[in-house]
Amino acid sequence: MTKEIGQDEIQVAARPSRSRPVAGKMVPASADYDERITMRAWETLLSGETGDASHRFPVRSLIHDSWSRCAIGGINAQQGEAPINSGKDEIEYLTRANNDLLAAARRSFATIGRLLDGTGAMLVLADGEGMLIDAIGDKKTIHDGMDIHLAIGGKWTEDVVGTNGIGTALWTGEPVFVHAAEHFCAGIKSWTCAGSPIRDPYDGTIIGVVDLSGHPDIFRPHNTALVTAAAREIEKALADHQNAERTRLLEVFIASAPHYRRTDGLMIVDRRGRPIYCNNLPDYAAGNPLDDQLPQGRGWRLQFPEADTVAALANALPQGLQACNISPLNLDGDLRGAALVFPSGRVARRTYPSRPATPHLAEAAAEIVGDSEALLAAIDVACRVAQSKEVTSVLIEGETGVGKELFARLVHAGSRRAPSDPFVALNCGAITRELFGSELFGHVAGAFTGASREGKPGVFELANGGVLSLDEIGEMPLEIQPFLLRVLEERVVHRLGDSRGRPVDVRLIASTNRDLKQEVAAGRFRRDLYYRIGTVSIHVPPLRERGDDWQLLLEHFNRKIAGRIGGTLLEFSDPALEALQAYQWPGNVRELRNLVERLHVLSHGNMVEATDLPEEIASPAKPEMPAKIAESTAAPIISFEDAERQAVLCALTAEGGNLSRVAQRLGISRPTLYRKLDQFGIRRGFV
Ligand SMILES: Nc1ncnc2c1ncn2[C@@H]1O[C@H](COP(=O)(O)OP(=O)(O)OP(=O)(O)O)[C@@H](O)[C@H]1O
Repeated sequence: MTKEIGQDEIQVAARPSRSRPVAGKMVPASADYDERITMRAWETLLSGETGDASHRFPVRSLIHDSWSRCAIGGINAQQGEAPINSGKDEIEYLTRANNDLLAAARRSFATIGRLLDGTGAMLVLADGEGMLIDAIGDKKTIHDGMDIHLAIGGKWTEDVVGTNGIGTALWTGEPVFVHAAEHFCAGIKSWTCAGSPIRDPYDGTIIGVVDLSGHPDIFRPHNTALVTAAAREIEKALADHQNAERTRLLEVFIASAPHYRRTDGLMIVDRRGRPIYCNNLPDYAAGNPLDDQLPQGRGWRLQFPEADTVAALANALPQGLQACNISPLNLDGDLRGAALVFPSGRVARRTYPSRPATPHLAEAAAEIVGDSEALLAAIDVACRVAQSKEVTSVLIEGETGVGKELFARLVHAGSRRAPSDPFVALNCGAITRELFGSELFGHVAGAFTGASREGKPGVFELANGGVLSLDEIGEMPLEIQPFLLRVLEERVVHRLGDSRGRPVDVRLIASTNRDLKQEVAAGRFRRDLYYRIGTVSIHVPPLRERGDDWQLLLEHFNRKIAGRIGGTLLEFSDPALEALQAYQWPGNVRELRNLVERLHVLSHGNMVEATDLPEEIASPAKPEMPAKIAESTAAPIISFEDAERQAVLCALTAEGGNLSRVAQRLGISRPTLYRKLDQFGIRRGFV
């Protein structure tokens, strides 16, 4: 397409000052080219007296169009050379960034380069930005090329140095030659060049140009064919390299994929985040918000993070794909790709009643596995609470091991105003009565025997501007509760022994596995405090109310633990699955996780039979038969409390007093264990 060029759109150029004398006699190059006519057309263009440019420029339309672009773009026609940045850092950067292209061109350049010595021609390689990254050929020509910065680090796009073999090939996407006076800038008119674009075999985008340059007398009509052949050879080498890399990445994945099943979806992406292998990707229903996250065509890319840790990679996953497992793939010690596994089943398909608005919130919500209605409703409330500025305290209720801590983290994730906002957690079940006040509110020097000499801030002060999580709030001694209420009401904290109040701006997340209403009724928890912290509450349902969530969790822990210990995935026989389904899970998710952990460590093969399961799961007591059991066994009937006490003592003996393992074995948290020890009068010294 031609465009009329106005006077004000061009820079007036005098005769080139730095140009070499253009070869007097034209090489019989092209019937369209005449040296004098071309120069006159160029001068006319620069003078602005073009009239109807398309008729009065006796130059090829390719050249005419390019000159028009140059004039409109304000390229200085007197320019004598291309810009260059040949600093060490820049060259290092270019070499690293174009590693694959340089490697693919190596063979062609070595072969052709050698043959060019003494011919007056040089072969150059430019990247997709027009930056020269390699040059080879006739020594004198390479030396002369430096005058115009036709050297590594030189930038040869049309928009900086006008019409030329590299820049114009990049612009048009076609093989081109630009001969002598056809160059736009005066300083380059003593050169001839033929350039051909190199396309990425992956998606056809132009990633470079191979160009043959020299003084005008090297012009031959077939120069363009030569560079085009070289470009094709480079593309072929690139394709071979990409295929080999794809195979190697797949091999690395297969060798390190214990948590992958044939029915899972799999996507392997290369170092640029481009999918190079996709299989069995989930076929999400139309309208599912995940639809737009999956590669529809070749344009989809994963934004690779700078760091190559699994956590950084997981963070790079777009919202909605958080539930897939991502792992880095290294070749020769370098991060060269990643594998995204979409677990078969429903884990990845979760939809929320209200979608988490921020990536932090979505990430924290994705940590909570399960898609039962009861669980999703709880997540929904948590997301709303997290995003509401009005709610200053929230109570998370639920039995032991249901995942209250994950919900606390979810609320915190949504509450964050800045990344540096503090999150301070205190487990009320793990603090002695005497230290409670000091832990919560801090103290001044000498406030009590054993107080630190400098004084100490409490958790309220430490959490100022952020979130304070008080776990097991039901364990808080009655006498401390009015002070907590006062801080929440007045938003001012007094350190023990200090009359000075310190303002605090804290969001409180309290959690409990007790029924606080009952605790209030029993006089163990203050009613006014309950109403203060329990206005907004999140009820985390126990596993028995979550339908098939146990299956998703079983799968989730199976993969997670297999990945962590480098083992293979466990398979479960039908009778084993039936037993797991029938079981009531008193310790909830924690108990389920501990079971999977134990099976991974203790199972002989990877098939879990019902007989591999603990006795209470494999053959649970049938509720309708207690009388018969009582008859058939001589065991005396004992109270629940005694049974619990016995269970704790047995576990202590079995685990040699290791409290973490005892808590795990009993399916309760450590604070709950401490409480039980206190309740049953078992001295901690016992352990
Ligand atoms: N929905 C879930 N998805 C994935 N992991 C879970 C889920 N729920 C719980 N877990 C895991 O189970 C374990 C117990 O959960 P958590 O500590 O949050 O329970 P809790 O309700 O706070 O228990 P407690 O009342 O005993 O303190 C943790 O390892 C947690 O990561």
